[in-house]
Amino acid sequence: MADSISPVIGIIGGSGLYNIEGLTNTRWERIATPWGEASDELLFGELSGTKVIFLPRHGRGHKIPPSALNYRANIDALKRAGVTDIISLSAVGSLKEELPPGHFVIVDQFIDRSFAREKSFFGPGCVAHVSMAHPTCPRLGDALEASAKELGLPVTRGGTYLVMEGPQFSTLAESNLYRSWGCSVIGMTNMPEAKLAREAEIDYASIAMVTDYDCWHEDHDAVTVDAVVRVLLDNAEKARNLVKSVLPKIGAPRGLCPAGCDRALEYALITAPEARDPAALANLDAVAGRIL
Ligand SMILES: CSC[C@H]1O[C@H](OP(=O)(O)O)[C@H](O)[C@@H]1O
Ligand SMILES: Nc1ncnc2[nH]cnc12
Repeated sequence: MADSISPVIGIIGGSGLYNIEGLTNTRWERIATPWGEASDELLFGELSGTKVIFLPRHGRGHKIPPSALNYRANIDALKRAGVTDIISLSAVGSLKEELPPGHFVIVDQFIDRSFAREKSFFGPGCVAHVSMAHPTCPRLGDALEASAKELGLPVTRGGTYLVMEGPQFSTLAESNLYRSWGCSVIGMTNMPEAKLAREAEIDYASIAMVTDYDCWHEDHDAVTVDAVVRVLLDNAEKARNLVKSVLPKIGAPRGLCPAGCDRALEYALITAPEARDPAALANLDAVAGRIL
């Protein structure tokens, strides 16, 4: 693996973030993948000399619900397009008093309660187990924290994102259960996105932008889409500024990721070379081509 990496930054835009302004040399291009269709075409562009590739997670116009997203196609398409680092932007509900609507959380842990999604690029014919102990990249987290502070955004470094299946919001009993587990925020999309980014050896960071107090807070109404959208527009503007500010910090040529995010597959494959299924391997050309 080359020791000098010229970063290509993938931005995954969540609810309310269907485009990214200020890029130059832009083009929307559909990338075919062995896993089916990504949510939309990818927007290729540049910002302050850094290559950026944007994907609206739910497609332009927000057409795809969390359970129907083709997470594998999204991550494969970004990998195929050359992405080395992903900044994932998401709307979330808050599970803590001190994280009010408008607050940003640089997530560092997840609890994955989703159950109706394809969660791995690997399977019969080519089995792999990557580490998810530390699912986000501290190097990207450092840069995001510095930028958020420079911009004066209300930000918390670290927090656990509970991934629910949805599309319905949680019951009060569920919301209180997740609070008792110490979770910070709740959303429907960061898993299996983060798992697949790890399998694809792409450094991953998640900014969770609080839109509501879910349904547990006695002084706030239970979450509705209407309430989420009202806060979302303001959050989206702050998120665009954050992206503009962070790109110069993470866009310069760099060495390998100190946390090893970009080498996650090095010790993960367990299927003996002679037992590997050629059809399974063919699908892994982008994700695992480096080690196969
Ligand atoms: C519109 S509220 C529920 C919706 O918003 C979040 O999506 P994303 O993570 O893409 O911003 C949440 O996970 C739900 O999908
Ligand atoms: N309360 C909530 N639960 C799940 N996903 C959300 N996205 C935004 N708010 C949410």
